[in-house]
Amino acid sequence: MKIEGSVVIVTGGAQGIGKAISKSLLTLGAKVCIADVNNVEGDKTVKELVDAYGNSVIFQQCDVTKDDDVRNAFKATTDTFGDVTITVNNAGILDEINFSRTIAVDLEAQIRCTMIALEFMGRNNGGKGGTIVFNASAAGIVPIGVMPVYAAVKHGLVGFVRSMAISPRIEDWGVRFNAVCPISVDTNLSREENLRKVVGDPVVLDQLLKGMKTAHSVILKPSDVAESVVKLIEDDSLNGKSLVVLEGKTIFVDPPVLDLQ
Ligand SMILES: NC(=O)c1ccc[n+]([C@@H]2O[C@H](COP(=O)([O-])OP(=O)(O)OC[C@H]3O[C@@H](n4cnc5c(N)ncnc54)[C@H](O)[C@@H]3O)[C@@H](O)[C@H]2O)c1
Ligand SMILES: CCCCC/C=C\C=C\[C@H](O)C/C=C\C/C=C\CCCC(=O)O
Repeated sequence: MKIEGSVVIVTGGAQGIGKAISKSLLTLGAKVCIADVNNVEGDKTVKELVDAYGNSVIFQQCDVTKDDDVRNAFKATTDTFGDVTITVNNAGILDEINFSRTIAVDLEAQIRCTMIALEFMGRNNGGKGGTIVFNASAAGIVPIGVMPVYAAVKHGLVGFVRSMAISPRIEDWGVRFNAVCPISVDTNLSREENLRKVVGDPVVLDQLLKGMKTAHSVILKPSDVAESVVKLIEDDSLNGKSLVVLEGKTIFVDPPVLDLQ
């Protein structure tokens, strides 16, 4: 679909990868609502983006674990810019200690945002249809021994995307679902200071920090992920796909489909 003139919500867009996605979409002519729980970073980012892109961007404080917040973000976006046609489910955390929170933010909330997005975007509900992109992770495709909870929720997210894409309601909604699955990206989430707080087991933490210093440990830029999100939005033939983002290349990974349905 064409990005120019589209109306987008980016969850977790105040910083990191979500901010880079918001910038790319604004550059391509979209109207963007950044929905993030962090109003300090959110206000700062929106000021910066308004300076560059004018009134095509708003900030809505939104905790994606709360139904009312998410619904209010969709309502504010629709009231300001018109029908939402693109949702980027990006907000996420990495916390192996408070694993319930990781499940709540990275999996349950992305499902919540999707269901509410369909209330606004679904053609069956008077919306215009469109597309929903999920920021999963390479940890949604391969096992990662140093962050099993994070890997579990990201695998769950990839399963959700693949399943929504073959829902019997897909034609009624007129919405496509795809996931971007990057390896490590240079953001607060992957910095040593954060990892020391969210990985409890010292042996695991030691291996994780050593692993990140090895020659083959690659750290992408947030803009590398934004490029792949743009590809998933623009190509209308893509539905239910997982696009792994590696250094200098991207690969669609389709786990095997067993004939069980
Ligand atoms: N950094 C990486 O290495 C990496 C790699 C692959 C995928 N990802 C995924 O990318 C996404 C973005 O992460 P990032 O690396 O940019 O991290 P980040 O910490 O820089 O940004 C995450 C953003 O999400 C927001 N957020 C957190 N909890 C929220 C909530 N409950 N409601 C609303 N907003 C909330 C934060 O305020 C922050 O602005 C996550 O889903 C993450 O799992 C990250
Ligand atoms: C090796 C772990 C690096 C950890 C960096 C911190 C947080 C990263 C979060 C990302 O979502 C991580 C995604 C995937 C991990 C990166 C590469 C895994 C490659 C595994 C493989 O080669 O099989």
